[in-house]
Amino acid sequence: MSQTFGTRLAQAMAHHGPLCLGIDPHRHLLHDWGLNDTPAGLSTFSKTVVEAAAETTGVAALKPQVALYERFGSAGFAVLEETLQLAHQADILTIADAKRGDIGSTMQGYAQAWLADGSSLVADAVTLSPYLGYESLRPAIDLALAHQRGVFILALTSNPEGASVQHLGAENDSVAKRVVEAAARDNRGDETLGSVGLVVGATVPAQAAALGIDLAGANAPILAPGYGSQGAEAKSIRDGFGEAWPNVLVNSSRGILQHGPNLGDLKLAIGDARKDLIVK
Ligand SMILES: O=c1ccn([C@@H]2O[C@H](COP(=O)(O)O)[C@@H](O)[C@H]2O)c(=O)[nH]1
Repeated sequence: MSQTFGTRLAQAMAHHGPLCLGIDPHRHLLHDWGLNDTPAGLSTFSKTVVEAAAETTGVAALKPQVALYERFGSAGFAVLEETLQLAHQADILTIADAKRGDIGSTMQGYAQAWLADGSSLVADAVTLSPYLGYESLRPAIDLALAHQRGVFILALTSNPEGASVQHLGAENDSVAKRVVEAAARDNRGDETLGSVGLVVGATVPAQAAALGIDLAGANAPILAPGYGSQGAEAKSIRDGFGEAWPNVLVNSSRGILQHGPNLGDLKLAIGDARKDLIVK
């Protein structure tokens, strides 16, 4: 890969729009699709989602939810490896939603798993949790940047419980603000979109403004889950992110996946979400 993750993501978003399709093989979705809640069911489900994304314009990135593969142990990880490879072959960017975070010395292991060339689990980017300290993530950030890959660091998550940690701090100096400022430092100097991304829930962009956080100034791709099933609507997402909106990659998982298993219906749902997000 000759271009940075941020550049590749910006190009994908320019072509496809701001939608990230989450691959979340929940037990209830497998059941609704007429599949067994087994690694074989997981594999059919994941292949269908990648196929739908590959056959339509509208998916800038795919985000497999690692937890929902991990529940099957090594057999689930094998399906995840296969899914990531299929997405790479279809030339679709992947974000492994693993939310990893550890002390620096062991963080290296997670970095190798998700971001090193040759790893069977390698993705274009991985989600990271900074609650052991932003700098504890340095091995993953450095490896991602060295290999033209990216990271998305949790700043303001979409769930209501996140505020109890992320909003803490003195006025105008919250935990979330420190995370965003640290990512901004890592993206400084990038001529296009940076590769150190942030996770800010589509349900909570107004909180960023209330906490005095300059999301646009971070030059970070912003992964925004919460559209659809968690209740965030397109207009409120666009308005809420304001100047940062061009950098926002909006995730929808269940909201689109509930339209399966028919490939045509999934593609229509992707097209509808894309239009909803980009039409003002
Ligand atoms: O703050 C966050 C961070 C990650 N997620 C993940 O995104 C998807 C959302 O799925 P929906 O079905 O569209 O609600 C899921 O994998 C979450 O773990 C998030 O929701 N919020």
